[in-house]
Formats: sequence, C-alpha cells, structure tokens
Amino acid sequence: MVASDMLHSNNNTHVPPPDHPVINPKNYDDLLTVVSAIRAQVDVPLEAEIGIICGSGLGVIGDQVENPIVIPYSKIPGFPVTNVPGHKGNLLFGTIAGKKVVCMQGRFHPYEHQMNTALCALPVRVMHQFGIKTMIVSNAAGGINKNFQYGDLMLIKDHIFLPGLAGHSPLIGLKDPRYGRLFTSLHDAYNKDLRNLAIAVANAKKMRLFEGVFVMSGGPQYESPAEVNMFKTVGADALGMSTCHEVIVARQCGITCLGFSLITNIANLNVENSVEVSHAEVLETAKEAGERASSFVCDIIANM
Ligand SMILES: O=P(O)(O)O[C@@H]1C[C@H](O)[C@@H](CO)O1
Ligand code: HPA
Repeated sequence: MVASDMLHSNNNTHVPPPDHPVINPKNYDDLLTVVSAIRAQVDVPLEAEIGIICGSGLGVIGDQVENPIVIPYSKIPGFPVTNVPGHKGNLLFGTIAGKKVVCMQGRFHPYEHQMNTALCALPVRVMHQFGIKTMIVSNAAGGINKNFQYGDLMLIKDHIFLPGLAGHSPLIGLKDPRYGRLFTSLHDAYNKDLRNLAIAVANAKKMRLFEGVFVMSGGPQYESPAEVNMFKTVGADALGMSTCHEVIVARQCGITCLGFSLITNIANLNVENSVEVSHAEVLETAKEAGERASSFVCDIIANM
C-alpha cells in the first residue's frame, strides 16, 4: 500500500460511533467530564505515577504495560480519536517495573481533521488528573544532524515549537485558573536529571544515544530541503510533527518530562537529491527499532 492510501485508511483497532462528541479542550469542566467517563469504564480505581506517549509505530512500548486495562479512545465520550496509521488509539493503565503507568498508545497531531494543539494535548491533562508526576514522550522524526543514522535514538534536550511561535500554542485562550500558569516556563522542560538517567541506562545497555534539539513543524507535508536547511541553521538536530505542545501542557501541569525521538529517516538537505520520505518508511524503521526503544523506556522506568 502506498503512503497516501495508508493515510486515508483506518488501520486503527477501533472506529468511534458517528456521533462521537469531542470536547472543548479550553473548558476545564469538559476535561473533568472526560476523566469521569474514563473512570466509569472500569470498576477499579485508576491512578498512575508515570505517563507515556507512544510515537508513530512505537505502540510496542505500550505492549510492555503489565496487566493492562485497555480503554479505546473511541469508547471515551469527548476524547479525540486518531486516524493516523501506526497509532492504535488506546489508553492503557497498568504497571511497568512495578510502577503505575498510563500509556497513550497513539497520539493526536495538529494536522489531523478538526484538531488543534490544545485538543492534541488534552490527554496530557487527562493523565495529570490520574496523578502522573512524570511523562515520557516519544516520536518518530527525521534526522538533520549529520551523525544520525536510521534507527538512532535522540534524547530531546530542548525544542523549537514552530506552530507555537506562529500563534498555535495549546495555552492560548485559557482563562480558568485551574489550568495553572498561563506564562509557563520552559526552562528545564526536558528534565536534566531524567536525561542523565536515560544516558546512564543507554550506557549500561551499550546503546547509541544522542542528545539534541527537536523542531516541530505543522505537517502533514514533509519539509522541503530549503526548510530542512533553515532548521539546521537554527540549531535543530531532528524534526517531527508532535511532542512540543504535549510537553508545554505537561509543564503547565507541573509534570517532569523526558522526551526522545526515533530517527526514522534522514531529512534531505540537498534539493538536487531525489529523496522521498514516506510515512510507510517511517513506520518500517519504527518497527525495526521498536523493541530497542521499548526496552530502553522500561529500563528507565525501572531506574526512576
Ligand atoms: O506521532 P509522531 O510524532 O511520532 O508521528 C510522526 C510525525 C507524523 O505524524 C508522522 C510522519 O511520518 O510520524
Ligand atoms: N519530518 C517530519 N516529521 C517526521 C519526519 C520528518 O522527516 N519523519 C518522521 N516524522
């Protein structure tokens, strides 16, 4: 199947009913309604200390959750539903290495139908309501740094949030004080202690691991060579279409964050080269590297 067909097929496990409502992410009472709807799905109390977001093709990280309670997004009134291949669309509650986790097996992107950055980041607020103090966020990304190879992992040490700089911050227009500080600081957004822990874990596993700056573009088109060159010039090492708005909301909620990119393709800097990126290629690399990425996440959690 070619990539363009994949993007219009629904390979997700769950299809929502046609009248599936989606909440207003800037209404705090709507958020509480979604949280109650999730609690109503099961007859055990749900809580978690660590939240995990799986990037494209990285749902395998969610397969590490022990004794999972699986709640499809389509079964949660008010919760968005994703149609992007490689994103299963399940919220999982369970444990990894004895720690209580909640895992988003599939995320939302601003380029999806009727999406915006605030709605994409709504699940972070939901996970916060279930008690998370730490969030591990992953994504598939194109490598800009010349040292990167397919399948490399890059810890995110900082980000450039292009849609946010252009007026699409998930915090815009929030007026309910229960959301927290509007003027959220992004100092240490990708926590230094957690990054040091991740580096120690990678060293113990003898894994290649880089640190770098992640840039988020709006997508869904992949970047032109001139755009890739611009991102390189401003100091970006990897580029993708997610993550920054989730981390910003997490920081507003006081959640400590660790982020990493799986380099699924090498971004093309030369307009004379004929290099076509496809989502199929992204998923293929993620499939090859998925086990390594999930074992990395489990070991980090075990050592937290
Ligand atoms: O969910 P992530 O950010 O991992 O997905 C990446 C960015 C685009 O959604 C898609 C491009 O192939 O993969
Ligand atoms: N650009 C943007 N997003 C991506 C890429 C890319 O090259 N690869 C995976 N996600």
